[in-house]
Amino acid sequence: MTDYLTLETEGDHGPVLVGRGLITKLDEILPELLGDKVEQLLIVHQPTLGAISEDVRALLAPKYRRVLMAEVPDAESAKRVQVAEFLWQIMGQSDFTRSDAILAIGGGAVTDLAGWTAASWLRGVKVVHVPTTVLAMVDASIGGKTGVNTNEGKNLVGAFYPPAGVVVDLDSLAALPRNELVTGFTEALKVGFIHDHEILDLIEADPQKATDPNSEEFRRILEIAIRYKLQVTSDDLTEQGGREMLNYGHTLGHAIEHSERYQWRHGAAVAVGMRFVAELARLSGRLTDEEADRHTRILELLGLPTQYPAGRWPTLLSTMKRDKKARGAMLRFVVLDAIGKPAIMQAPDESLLFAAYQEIAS
Ligand SMILES: NC(=O)c1ccc[n+]([C@@H]2O[C@H](COP(=O)([O-])OP(=O)(O)OC[C@H]3O[C@@H](n4cnc5c(N)ncnc54)[C@H](O)[C@@H]3O)[C@@H](O)[C@H]2O)c1
Ligand SMILES: O=C(O)C(=O)C[C@@H](O)[C@H](O)[C@H](O)COP(=O)(O)O
Ligand SMILES: [Zn+2]
Repeated sequence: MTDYLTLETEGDHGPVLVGRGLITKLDEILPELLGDKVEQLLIVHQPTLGAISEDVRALLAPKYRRVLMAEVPDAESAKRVQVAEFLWQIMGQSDFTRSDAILAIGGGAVTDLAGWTAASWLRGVKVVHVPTTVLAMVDASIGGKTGVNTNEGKNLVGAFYPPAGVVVDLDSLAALPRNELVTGFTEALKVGFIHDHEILDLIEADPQKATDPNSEEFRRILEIAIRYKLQVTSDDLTEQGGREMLNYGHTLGHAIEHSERYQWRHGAAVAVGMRFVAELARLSGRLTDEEADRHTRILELLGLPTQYPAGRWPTLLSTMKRDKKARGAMLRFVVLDAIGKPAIMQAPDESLLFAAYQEIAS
């Protein structure tokens, strides 16, 4: 078998395998993750992953009674209840039972959709994720947050539903467009800010190497981020405490995505969101100027956005009120007390929020 790293955890979450060439070994890996009871498999994939998914289907066909394929719309347009309904229909018409399973191949939009479809079908069938974007590898495929958007906002419907396993094949990044790679990298950068400055140091030392999927630095960053996500979500699957810290930059980030009708990449919106909370922390005396400026500097080094139009504030503020961390009318933000020390800021004054927004407004 190809050389790979297996990260195990306690609880319902399956192992995370990280390596190269793993997709071509799914006929050996999948039965180990799913057990030998599975008869039917539904492969859910994005249009861009059509050829890879067809190869996977051919590889797995001798192992299962039936391997079904479902291509879903690209990117965020997959995260709609109507697309889950399309998958429910395929499963219903195939007599898909609790001994059958879903295999998701693609970015975070697909793992979120397929994860929720698995959680909801018959109240739960097994799911294995094969993430093919940096974002999905370090974040979306791990930890069991699944869901879809509604007209009112991002990820408003979903479930906590850990996968039976995650197969991270670094070879699958070969054709990922640079913009997807860099914007998805934001979630690894987030881990640098909230948990381990080694990620920040590696980016500052050489941003090109840090974001090159063939470099040692990239692999090291991926491993730190994956281990951290697995640890935090195993300790607090349902976000009663520590897991909230993974939402660093997301309160404003999600509002920007919504305001842009999902034409902005998730990672790009979170990049602006992280700069916003860094300014919030600086203005409230939690972060030093140097620590807040480090956010802007690193985001710029990576070519990520750091600004958003001034006139959008009223809309963003009202959308943020539907953030899952809000309690009643009280907004809550993940901020830093120092690099690696995240905390919750409860009900900040609207004038403070506006002042922080002024710092990032274009
Ligand atoms: N559940 C979680 O914990 C969690 C965490 C972070 C983000 N998310 C969600 O993930 C979504 C964003 O995920 P994403 O950034 O992976 O975007 P995505 O799934 O929309 O994929 C981005 C684009 O890359 C293409 N693509 C995917 N893999 C490719 C490959 N190997 N080669 C070439 N093209 C490829 C896709 O077709 C798509 O056009 C958002 O909806 C976000 O809310 C969820
Ligand atoms: O896993 C988590 O918990 C996260 O918050 C990770 C985020 O990067 C991710 O974007 C998540 O989907 C956000 O979830 P939401 O609960 O804020 O909708
Ligand atoms: Zn995110």
